[in-house]
Amino acid sequence: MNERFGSYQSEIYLQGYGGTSPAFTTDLTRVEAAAEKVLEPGPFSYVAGGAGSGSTARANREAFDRWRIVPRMLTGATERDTSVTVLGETLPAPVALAPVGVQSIVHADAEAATARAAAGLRLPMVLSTASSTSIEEVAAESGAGPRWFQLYWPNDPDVCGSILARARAAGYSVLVVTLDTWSLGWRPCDLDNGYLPFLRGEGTAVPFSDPVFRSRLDAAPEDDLPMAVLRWISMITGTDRDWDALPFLREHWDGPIVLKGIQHVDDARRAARAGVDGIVVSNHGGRQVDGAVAALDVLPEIAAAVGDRLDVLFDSGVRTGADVVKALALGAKAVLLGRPWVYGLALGGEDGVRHVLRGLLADLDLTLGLAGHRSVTGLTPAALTRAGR
Ligand SMILES: Cc1cc2nc3c(=O)[nH]c(=O)nc-3n(C[C@H](O)[C@H](O)[C@H](O)COP(=O)(O)O)c2cc1C
Ligand SMILES: O=C(O)C(=O)c1ccccc1
Repeated sequence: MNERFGSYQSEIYLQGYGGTSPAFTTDLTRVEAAAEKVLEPGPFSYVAGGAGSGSTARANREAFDRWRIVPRMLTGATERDTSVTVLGETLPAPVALAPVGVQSIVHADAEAATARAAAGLRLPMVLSTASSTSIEEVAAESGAGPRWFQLYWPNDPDVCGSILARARAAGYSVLVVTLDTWSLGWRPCDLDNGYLPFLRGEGTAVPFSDPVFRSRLDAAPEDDLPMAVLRWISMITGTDRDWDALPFLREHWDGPIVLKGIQHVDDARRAARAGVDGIVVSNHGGRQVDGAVAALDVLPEIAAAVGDRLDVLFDSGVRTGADVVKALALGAKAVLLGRPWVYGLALGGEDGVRHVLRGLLADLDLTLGLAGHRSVTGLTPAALTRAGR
């Protein structure tokens, strides 16, 4: 039984009954509105925005609404177990922090604060290649928490190898390779605000602290920022890395490898054939292809096709405990959470991230139990029905 989350739930209720409110809302569908009040328009829109008209970001949420949980009674779910073993690690809950770059644009404590909050709850933080803080500095804040590293895959093998070696040396176990962002999508919000953080040198701490990357430059980033940024962008953009290049990553990584951004069942099968350990079914929170299918809508088919060969993870649109229950029932082993804790970071630094994560975990634990389930591993599509039936 999960003592920590159970007691947090009581703590929240006690606070409520005692007349004190949390620093900001416990409704993770409303935390965006709270963050908008404290952030400048550029950073806020960068985080909140989606590609194009925003139709995929909206579709991600609508897809969750089309599934309903059918609660069962008298199942003995007074005590729940939310733990799960994923990619060889046992986690207290099926939740990880999605890789999010450039966290310094929302809070000065950035990735260090996120790492401390995640580590305190023993949830994996997936550190982005586009971090505003170097790998080693974030690792130093991660304590006993699980460390996963997300790769934007540089086409220079020596630079790639150097970054992976640093991540391994800093204790990162799982490698998450993001495939869907070999160019940023068409994002009118950011274009209209004239706000593209990495063009200002934000989110470049990993390459700029890398000796091999620095050896590729004619002048140090401190002396010629635009040129260094351009060089880095040209390394991680483009789609010349293909399925045949995956063995390179195997050679340079001794832990589990996960491909992020899978949306078609044939790509999932290809990933399974390539022998990777996991995939993240994700459309990058609707930030890449406007009009792309809602991530939840492709999850059942993909989980059915490859779920017995690799670990299927999910992100894009998760906001509540019920959403986690739905994604797990439809075949995900665990979910990644994106924007909500970024808003938490904006609103309260480390405490804000913790508030968001603990709220989600308490909500998940309660929803699971009230729906009649004693563990997250027992969830199947039978826990759900289509809305309107
Ligand atoms: C501000 C921001 C920055 C992001 N940066 C990265 C990144 O560096 N690497 C990556 O793989 N995904 C990145 N993502 C995508 C997330 O990992 C995740 O797929 C997405 O946010 C999930 O959707 P959600 O926000 O609806 O939960 C970013 C998302 C946001 C909102
Ligand atoms: O904005 C994003 O979605 C993203 O993935 C990213 C890519 C490069 C730098 C910062 C964020």
